[in-house]
Amino acid sequence: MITISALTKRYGDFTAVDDVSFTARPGRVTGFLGPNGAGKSTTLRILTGLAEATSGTAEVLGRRFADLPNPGREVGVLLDASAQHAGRTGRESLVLAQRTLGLPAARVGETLDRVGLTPQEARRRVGNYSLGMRQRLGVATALIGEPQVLILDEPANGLDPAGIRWMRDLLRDFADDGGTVLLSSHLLAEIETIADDIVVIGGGRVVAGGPKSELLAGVGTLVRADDVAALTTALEAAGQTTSRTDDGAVLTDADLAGAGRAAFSAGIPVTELRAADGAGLEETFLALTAPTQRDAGGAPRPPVSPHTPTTTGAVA
Ligand SMILES: Nc1ncnc2c1ncn2[C@@H]1O[C@H](COP(=O)(O)OP(=O)(O)OP(=O)(O)O)[C@@H](O)[C@H]1O
Repeated sequence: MITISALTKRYGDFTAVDDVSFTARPGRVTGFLGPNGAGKSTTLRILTGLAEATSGTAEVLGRRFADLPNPGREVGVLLDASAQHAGRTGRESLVLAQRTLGLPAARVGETLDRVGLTPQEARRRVGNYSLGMRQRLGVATALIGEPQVLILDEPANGLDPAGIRWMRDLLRDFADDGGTVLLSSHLLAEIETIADDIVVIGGGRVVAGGPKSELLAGVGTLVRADDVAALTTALEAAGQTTSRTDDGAVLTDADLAGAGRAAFSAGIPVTELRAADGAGLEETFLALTAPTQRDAGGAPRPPVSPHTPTTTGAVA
């Protein structure tokens, strides 16, 4: 269990993390999602004892990280895969972790297997690793102590699609065994693939949070028609809020029946009608975090179904 309560971090006049609260629970993979500079890394650094909070608390297994009796055995952490010692081989890096934590020597080979690094790759220097291989080694270092909690900053960075699937399966198995996983990403697609619960952060504040299934269900309906302008007019005349996807479909905050009825009443032939799912979530994510997006590509569209920012930010 990870519990963040009213966490605030100021650097001078600048507030990097602003009253952030959420919970990551055992048995669940919690995605911490936000654009560059949103405050994810700062939150994770405080959670893992690398930075001091200005106010509020961040606890793992009911304690501040610094107060954990044996943090390496309780919490696996991967904050920066590129920070690993370039001159050591992958195996040497793991052996170091194994000895530091007082683990049996056999754990090194088992863990390398678990993250899909071959013995040959493990004999190569980390400086010659691809980013994806460093991520695997970083995950191995996090896992070797068989912790109950994993905290990973952008772990899918540099992984190819097969690597992302591997990561998803590994984290799924870890959570299914009762573990708690908190992973950050600025990429919605990664979080959407891997997480059960999602906490969205923008400008240092939690702007949405909850089970992924609820966030996906709450994003309305996607409707497509040849006459997009007429369709938009019909949906809006029925009191619906709409926005346009990049490929010309219309997103509405209405449910399937409401959207279908409005189009039918206006005599507009619909070529596609379905739950908005990822397309809607993408729009919502961009809109919720718009003030902090560096490259918004023009004014972001409003969310089709804004999620009420949670006052506690708790993942229900
Ligand atoms: N030591 C520091 N001094 C001043 N400002 C800082 C410091 N560390 C972080 N910040 C600022 O705090 C904000 C949040 O940064 P943070 O690294 O937590 O964002 P992030 O969500 O992890 O972004 P990214 O996805 O780019 O890693 C940024 O505006 C950053 O410039």
